[in-house]
Amino acid sequence: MAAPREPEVIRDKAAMRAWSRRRRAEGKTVAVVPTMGYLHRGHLSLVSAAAASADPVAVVVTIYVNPSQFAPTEDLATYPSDFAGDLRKLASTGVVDAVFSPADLYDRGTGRRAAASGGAVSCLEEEAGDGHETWVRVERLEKGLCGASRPVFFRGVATIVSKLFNIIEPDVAVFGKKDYQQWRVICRMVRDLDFAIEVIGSEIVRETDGLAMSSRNVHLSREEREKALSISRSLVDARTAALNGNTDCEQIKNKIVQTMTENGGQVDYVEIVEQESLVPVEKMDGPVVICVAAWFGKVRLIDNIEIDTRS
Ligand SMILES: Nc1ncnc2c1ncn2[C@@H]1O[C@H](COP(=O)(O)OP(=O)(O)OP(=O)(O)O)[C@@H](O)[C@H]1O
Ligand SMILES: CC(C)(CO)[C@@H](O)C(=O)[O-]
Ligand code: BAL
Repeated sequence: MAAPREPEVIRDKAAMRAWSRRRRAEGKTVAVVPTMGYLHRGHLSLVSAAAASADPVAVVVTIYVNPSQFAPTEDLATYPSDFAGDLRKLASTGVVDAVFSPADLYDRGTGRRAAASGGAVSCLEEEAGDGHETWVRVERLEKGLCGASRPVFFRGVATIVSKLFNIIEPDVAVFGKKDYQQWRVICRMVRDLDFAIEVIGSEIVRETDGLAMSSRNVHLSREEREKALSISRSLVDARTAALNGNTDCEQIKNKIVQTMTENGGQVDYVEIVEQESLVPVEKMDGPVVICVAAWFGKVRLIDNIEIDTRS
């Protein structure tokens, strides 16, 4: 493991761009890990993937809770944060060169709507855009799964990730497969908009009992956390069943819904889709991924498992 090293903290986008360009001029590959902070080992695994992506490499972690991906009814106000703790964790890896954590990346405008909201908008609505009105949409991929219940989510993600890419100008960007649809949306955006960036999808990091690590887990009570283990357990059982020949998606989905519901979860969706296109399938006869989202208490958790019955 590398010796601990304090990353440089950058708040300003012009300074970030200049920093990145200097690293490129030195012959380094710039690798970025976009996050919303409150870091855990899942995030640190993305940092390791970024550090391993090239040599020499300059690793940038972004910490920014992007308001435009939260609908007004969602949890922007209670999203956890611990900037000092995040810096300590990143320093302990010894491989992070810079942390980009701007106060705000949106121009809130000066018009009537901006004044009425005091600039404290959770979701920057299209019609409120006297300061910001350009959005990136990945039109088909953004619609199903999480897109169905989080209507502004992928528009916000694709837009902020584009902004981060334009500011940092990275060669490599690392995303977690825990947010499977997000990773696919970004891959598609990079392809369609000709960003010269290699996107790495990094495997899900789990607690020893199987729960996928997530910043929002901190809001689970002990009891809710115990019940939420039904998510990863039902996914593992589904994979075992599929590898043993039960490839009927309807049956498998029903079983997962039943298991989570019996454990007090309120299921948002359970879908079995092709890994790249995210198109739903009826039989698991190629590379698929089972994606789930469910509420345990006030916390909406997502998880998934990749399955290829041919391998
Ligand atoms: N358990 C995990 N394993 C691998 N990657 C992860 C894991 N959790 C988060 N990531 C990745 O870290 C990046 C930043 O995610 P984010 O900061 O939203 O953390 P999070 O834990 O997913 O938070 P949330 O509770 O909002 O889902 C994303 O690319 C996400 O997929
Ligand atoms: C990619 C991201 C940093 C964009 O705000 C966020 O959606 C996340 O943390 O997964
Ligand atoms: N991990 C994706 C960020 C979000 O849920 O808002």
